[in-house]
Amino acid sequence: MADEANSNKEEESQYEIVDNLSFSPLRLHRLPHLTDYLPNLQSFTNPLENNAYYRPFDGFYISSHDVVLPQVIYDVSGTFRSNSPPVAYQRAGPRKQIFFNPADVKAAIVTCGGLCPGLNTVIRELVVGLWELYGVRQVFGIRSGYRGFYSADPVALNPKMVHNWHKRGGTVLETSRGGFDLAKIVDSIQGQEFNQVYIIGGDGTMRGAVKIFEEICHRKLNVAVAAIPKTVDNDVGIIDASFGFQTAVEMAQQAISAAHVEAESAVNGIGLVKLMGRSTGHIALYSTLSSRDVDCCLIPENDFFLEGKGGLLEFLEQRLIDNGHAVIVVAEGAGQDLIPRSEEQQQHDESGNPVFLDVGAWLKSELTKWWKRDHPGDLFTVKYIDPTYMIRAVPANATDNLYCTLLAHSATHGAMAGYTGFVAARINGNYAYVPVTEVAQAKNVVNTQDHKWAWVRSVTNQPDFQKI
Ligand SMILES: Nc1ncnc2c1ncn2[C@@H]1O[C@H](COP(=O)(O)OP(=O)(O)O)[C@@H](O)[C@H]1O
Ligand SMILES: O=P(O)(O)OC[C@H]1O[C@](O)(COP(=O)(O)O)[C@@H](O)[C@@H]1O
Ligand SMILES: [Mg+2]
Repeated sequence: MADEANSNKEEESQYEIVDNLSFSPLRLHRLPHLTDYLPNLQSFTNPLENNAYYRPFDGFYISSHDVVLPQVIYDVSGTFRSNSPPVAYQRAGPRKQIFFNPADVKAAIVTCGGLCPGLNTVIRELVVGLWELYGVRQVFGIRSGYRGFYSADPVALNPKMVHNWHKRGGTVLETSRGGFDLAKIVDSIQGQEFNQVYIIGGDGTMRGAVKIFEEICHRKLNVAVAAIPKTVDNDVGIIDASFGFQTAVEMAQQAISAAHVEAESAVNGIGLVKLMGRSTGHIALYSTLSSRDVDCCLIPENDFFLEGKGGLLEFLEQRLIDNGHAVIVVAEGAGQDLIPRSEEQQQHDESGNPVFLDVGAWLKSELTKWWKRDHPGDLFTVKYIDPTYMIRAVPANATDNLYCTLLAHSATHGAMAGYTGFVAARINGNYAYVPVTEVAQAKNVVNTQDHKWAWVRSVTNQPDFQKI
């Protein structure tokens, strides 16, 4: 007894009891399910039950009681104690009861929007997951994005056909922007008797997926809609960074290193690298932090200016005096308000996204003019590198490939379980199902008030570009 009391005391001394945070109740997001409007849908035992490789153990199946919390950081002082309970999402994974007979499943997979490393891996793993884990034999690829539902024949896919797709960049199914015709798409899903639709794409694609899901609900079709977010720009909220993002940042290092070498090897050399990031500067930010060769990082979330006190030119002048060279990384969406645009220049792409002017080319020209004006006769060079498509048109690295695999399998488990209108998402390293309606609205921009942006500024020592 004395021993037990001592050990309890010892254990207690290792912990401080904090009771300022309440985790109960949680606000568990309701996930749409096919039985919401098809209450008599038959359920089946998960075939993994009889799969020689898996031999389900206790805790193998995920139940609706398993949740993932997006918020994992708290101030335990209670200062910021919130009255609203934390939100939670259903944890992803195999369910014991499924709502599709695998023999009756006819799945469609579509990729939409711009490229992102790992697209082919997701397709591959959807095919392999459906085929090997559930015994589904009818899996089809939709060609060229949303428009492919109504304008092209689907391609029958099988594990043999896709076996090496994870080693290929791009999307073998092809992709496109625009072409979203809701009635034609849902008519095609209904007409071709697809009952699981897997949609891989970015923020625009997610907005389309919501409409498809809603129309399918409206028509009360036995069709599960599962989405997997893909965004090289990392502009989709709720999820951890998209698959392929890490690969893209890694690829960007080569361009930054080359810019650095060019700048260092010239007299008054500037290396300028433009990276993707339409309205968010995540790639530029992460590439800057991981490279450490960057003197200035320009992103759409933080306006900048050229001339005058606290401007870019004053900063570069000093860097050239101090170091003899400088490297600038600019996200494609930065500085758009500064660049003169003619009336006839295209404003939007087929999906309605803004079309940007080349901030890199404009900066190069402005820097060259500045130097000629202020330092006539002195040597100066700007080497502009635009690796735009090189960072996204590559196969995913090993970590991203694994990530794609887990997302695809999560999506497969969710659809087989009868969930619909959901996104397979990694949240704080765990896999969860999030209503697509939520993901479609959640934007992820760089927060210039947080530690990460402060860290960029401390690494580069660049100005904050606040006009004095
Ligand atoms: N608000 C929307 N409603 C329906 N479909 C949309 C919407 N926005 C974009 N889409 C469609 O989603 C697809 C991909 O969108 P896009 O913006 O090009 O790429 P991403 O999904 O990567 O952001 C396109 O076919 C586009 O027409
Ligand atoms: O030339 P494209 O194919 O339209 O792609 C360029 C755009 O694609 C992006 O990578 C992002 O596209 P998504 O919206 O498809 O994710 C942007 O950074 C870039 O502006
Ligand atoms: Mg987008």
